[in-house]
Amino acid sequence: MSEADQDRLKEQQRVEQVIAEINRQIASLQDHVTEVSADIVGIRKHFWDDVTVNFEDATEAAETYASIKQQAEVLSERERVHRHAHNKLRTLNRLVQSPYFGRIDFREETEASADPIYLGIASLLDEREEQFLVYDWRAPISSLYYDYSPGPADYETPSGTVSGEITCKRQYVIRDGQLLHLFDTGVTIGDELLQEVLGKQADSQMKSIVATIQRDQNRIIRNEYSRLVIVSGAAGSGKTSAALQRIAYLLYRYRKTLRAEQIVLFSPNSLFNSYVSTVLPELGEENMQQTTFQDYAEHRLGSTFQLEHPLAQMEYVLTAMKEPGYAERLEGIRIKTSPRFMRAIDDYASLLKEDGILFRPITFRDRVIVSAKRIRNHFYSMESSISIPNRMALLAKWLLGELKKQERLECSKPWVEDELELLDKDAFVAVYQELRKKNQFREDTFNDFDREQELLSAKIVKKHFRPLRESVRELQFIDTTATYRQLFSDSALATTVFSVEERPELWAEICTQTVERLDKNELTYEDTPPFLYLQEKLEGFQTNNIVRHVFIDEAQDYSPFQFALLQRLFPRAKMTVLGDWNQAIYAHAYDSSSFESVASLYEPEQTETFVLTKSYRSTEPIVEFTRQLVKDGERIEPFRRAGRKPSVTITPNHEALTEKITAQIQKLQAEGHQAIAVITKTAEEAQAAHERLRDKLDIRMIGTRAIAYETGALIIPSYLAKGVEFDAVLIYNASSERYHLESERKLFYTACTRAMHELHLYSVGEVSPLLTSVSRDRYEWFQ
Ligand SMILES: Nc1ncnc2c1ncn2[C@@H]1O[C@H](COP(=O)(O)OP(=O)(O)OP(=O)(O)O)[C@@H](O)[C@H]1O
Repeated sequence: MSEADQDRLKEQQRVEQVIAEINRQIASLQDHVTEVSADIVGIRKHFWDDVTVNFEDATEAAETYASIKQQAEVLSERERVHRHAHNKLRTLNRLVQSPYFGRIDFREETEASADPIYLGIASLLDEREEQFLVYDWRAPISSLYYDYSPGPADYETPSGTVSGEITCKRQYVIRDGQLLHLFDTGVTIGDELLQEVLGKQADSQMKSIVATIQRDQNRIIRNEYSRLVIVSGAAGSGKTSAALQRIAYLLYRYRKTLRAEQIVLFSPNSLFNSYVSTVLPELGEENMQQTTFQDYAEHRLGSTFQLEHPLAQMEYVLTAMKEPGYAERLEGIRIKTSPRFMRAIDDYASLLKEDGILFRPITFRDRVIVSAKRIRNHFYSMESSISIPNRMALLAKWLLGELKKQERLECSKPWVEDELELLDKDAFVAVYQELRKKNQFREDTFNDFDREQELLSAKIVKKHFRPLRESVRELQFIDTTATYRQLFSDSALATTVFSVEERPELWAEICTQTVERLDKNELTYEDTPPFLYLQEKLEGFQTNNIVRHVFIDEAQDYSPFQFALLQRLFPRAKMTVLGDWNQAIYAHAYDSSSFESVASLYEPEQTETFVLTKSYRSTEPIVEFTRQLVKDGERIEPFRRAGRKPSVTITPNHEALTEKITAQIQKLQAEGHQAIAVITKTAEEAQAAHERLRDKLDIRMIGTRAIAYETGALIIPSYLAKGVEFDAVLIYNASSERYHLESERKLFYTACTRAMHELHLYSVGEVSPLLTSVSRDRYEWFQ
């Protein structure tokens, strides 16, 4: 037997030994779980048997309470043990399939020989709980595996740096208890293993990359000290993967203090939320909170406005070129999402300190009881050095006092008497008893009647004033909509907040459009963040002090306003911001190319920036094609994975296009590909494509309301395919008619980079001029 065979045999034997130990632990834990379950059922069933219930006097009641408490404590302790055992069992059941994926032999400086360290998704101790059979991939020592090739190496522990030497580094593929492959690896973690992982079929859910995390990704995952981590990375470079692994890492590293609900991930849309939702549970961790900026905006403004959805804005930008007012709207989007407009709102807020905030009057039964003018005067009578939100709080206090005065005056009004007559007997009895209790009845029955009436009237008025008090506490007397609208309706204001040379082009038209929308109670997607920003400037920032980590994926699509809002919303959180400027598909992001706006919110020494240039998703020929579509694309490095060259097929008309696409999908399916996406530019085009293709094939359409990706053949608009991937991508119509603007380049690039194994472009007539930047030898051409 060769040395290699002997080695492999030894490794297989170790796998078997570890699996036997896992099975032993599973069996023993299962017995334990059964026992504890029986205890819990027993305690629940006989809960009251051991409790003596007696409420006759205070002492008995206290004893009853103590015995219930004691029983409840026993129950909750058993439940806790059960939960813990159940979680451990789940982990062991995962480990038994594939107990570990890597090994390093590390010799500490002070030791004579090296110890093997095996890495898996969780730690496993031997029977006597003395030795680690498997180390959790997040343990300090495990970082050696990701950071070093054989040779000198060190790692950080809470008590300092440990130095030594790695004498062997190995990777395993173990499935269902069988050692399938074994590789000794060098500098990067196993190209072989990566080849195997990346060569697989796409899934409707994202997978964890724990066994093949690369060194530069590991630095992002394990960053602990920066307040702001910025990750700028090419399409398919593992930004989302690194973010999710980082969450798993943080949950492990701070397991005593950090809970999953203290981490929030902002995703581009709800579809993406479902796509990434299984990664953490697969690693044995609970999921973080997932949300979108739109969810937050709906929560804050949904009851005031009809909010435009970002996808609706996107569809408008891509389809409404011929509608009147299109150019003005586009310019409006550009301005309202710019750093310049944020400064304008800041300047406007400064002016509002002295004058200009608009208020709503407080009305009761169609009568103004505190006029807007009085509210305004009171507000501006306060010291202007006090911040606006603090003055608003004082104003609310004053208004509550005013309401109290009004309440008293109201008691003698005829409407109160009318309501008194309609009251039922129970209300009178209740007031009678209340007065008796207070000992306020005297001999004089005439007076008694008056007092009863007085108290009842006060109660009636108080009840009617309750919503008013509530609205004052919620600061509804501030008319933020009118104050925001004023910025667009008062032409003198624009002169104050924008200098002449800075005055945006088409400003007058933008103002007309904005005012029209606001008057219809509609808030466009581009107006939502500045509106929220102004609202916070007037009311004070709402803060969430529970969340400790905020992750923003696809961050290139966020405007400076959004970053500023999120930073203030989560003042105690560290931020991880991930994005790719080449995929900045929203109209507002066309001009930007860096994360300056978010970086400016933190001190430079609190910020660390990482750049990922290697693209793992697509085959080498696909990356070589897609990277030529964008500026600076030569910096994107493909991972060496072979595959077919992308193809471009020109068809004379839509019938021929349908035929070609149908044939291609059938061919791809016959070759075993599952996730095949026909990517259209817009939802409108997706609809048309679906109508043409659905009679020929089993193909589904993913619309803006879809909540989960499915495998199989599907049609999807480009902007919904963001962040996800497919085995094969067919670009529905890459013609010059569909993609001809420079502003569409990023959308086109985003669509093409969704392909893992195959990319095919189709065009009805002349192909898009965007393709001229790609060398002719990078794709096959069919006509
Ligand atoms: N270290 C790795 N090991 C194995 N697979 C990896 C690794 N890094 C990335 N991948 C794979 O590459 C693909 C792209 O990863 P991911 O979606 O995280 O990239 P991204 O940078 O967020 O992409 P995009 O910006 O295009 O949405 C995924 O299939 C992911 O599993």
